[in-house]
Amino acid sequence: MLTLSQISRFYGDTVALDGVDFVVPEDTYMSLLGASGSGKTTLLRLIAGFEEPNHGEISINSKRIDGQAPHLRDIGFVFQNFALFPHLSVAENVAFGLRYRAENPLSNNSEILDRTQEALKLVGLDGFGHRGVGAISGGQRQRVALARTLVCEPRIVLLDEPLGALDANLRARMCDELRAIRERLGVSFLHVTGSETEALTMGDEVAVLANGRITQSDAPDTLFSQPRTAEAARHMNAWNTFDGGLCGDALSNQEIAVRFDQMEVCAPGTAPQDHLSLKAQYLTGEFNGPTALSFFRASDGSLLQIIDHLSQPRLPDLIEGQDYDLHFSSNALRQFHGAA
Ligand SMILES: Nc1ncnc2c1ncn2[C@@H]1O[C@H](COP(=O)(O)OP(=O)(O)OP(=O)(O)O)[C@@H](O)[C@H]1O
Repeated sequence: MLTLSQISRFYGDTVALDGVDFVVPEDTYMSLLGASGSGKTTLLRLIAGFEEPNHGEISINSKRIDGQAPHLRDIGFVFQNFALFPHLSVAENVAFGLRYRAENPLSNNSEILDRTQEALKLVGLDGFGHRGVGAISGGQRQRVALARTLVCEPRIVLLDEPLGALDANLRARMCDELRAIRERLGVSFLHVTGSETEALTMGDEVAVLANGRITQSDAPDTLFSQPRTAEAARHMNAWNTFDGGLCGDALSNQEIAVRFDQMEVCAPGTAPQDHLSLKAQYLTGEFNGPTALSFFRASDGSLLQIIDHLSQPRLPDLIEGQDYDLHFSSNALRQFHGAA
């Protein structure tokens, strides 16, 4: 189990991480979701030992690892751009770590060959060892990078936006493969991404990094349907977050959230009595095939969305620039402390 306690990292006046508390349990696929610049890469670099925190402790199974040199931490790192050696073959790239690691390097060629073959087999690249890394596809390069990390049998594998360099089809396939490989190995993976879909698809658990802290860490379905903070709700890209005062005084000074699919629209003054409602101007619609999105602007400038699944169309024809009432049941509401 990897534990981070009160980790902070500053760069001059920039606070990249501000008291991060975070646990990656054993044998878990953990997603770390955060916007660009939220400190995801910094967090991985601190865990790997490429940088040290200004404050806080990092430990594995209760043993401190902060302050230890990276090669003594037993942590694998898969870089976003894969960082393969272009002049070496696939097998030589994978074997490199075994041959040249600082602790316990291997020199027995047949053992190196066996372990390299085993790692290539694990990632589905049996028979590709002799190829140059320039003569394989992007997805295969990704797998070489993974094999090169796994061959050294790390205690935990850190993956920095591992699917970012792949096209959409390949990304979907690699998602399945990464999960399957991790399950076979029983090692924890910490997968950093800016995509909520990727984080929710991949993770047994998903942690959200916002404002330099972990704002929530939960199972994907819990995080998606019960965000505990407005930041977590915003990261799901399925919730409208806005000032409760827009719905009347009872909710003023509270930030509230309502899911896109749990809000409805009607002509002004016709919202059901038992629903909460607010006024908003219709901006535009977006048709995405199975779903249609409608965008509104509330009186304080907040942008709100309603999603309509075309199997059950329920939206009336809306006129751009016209005011409507948006309404929802109080059961659909999540309330957070503090003003929006
Ligand atoms: N070496 C550095 N010197 C100064 N500021 C830095 C340094 N590294 C990171 N930062 C700052 O720290 C913050 C977090 O950066 P980081 O790269 O960890 O974010 P990220 O979430 O990985 O972003 P992205 O998804 O865009 O890669 C940013 O504001 C960044 O500008």
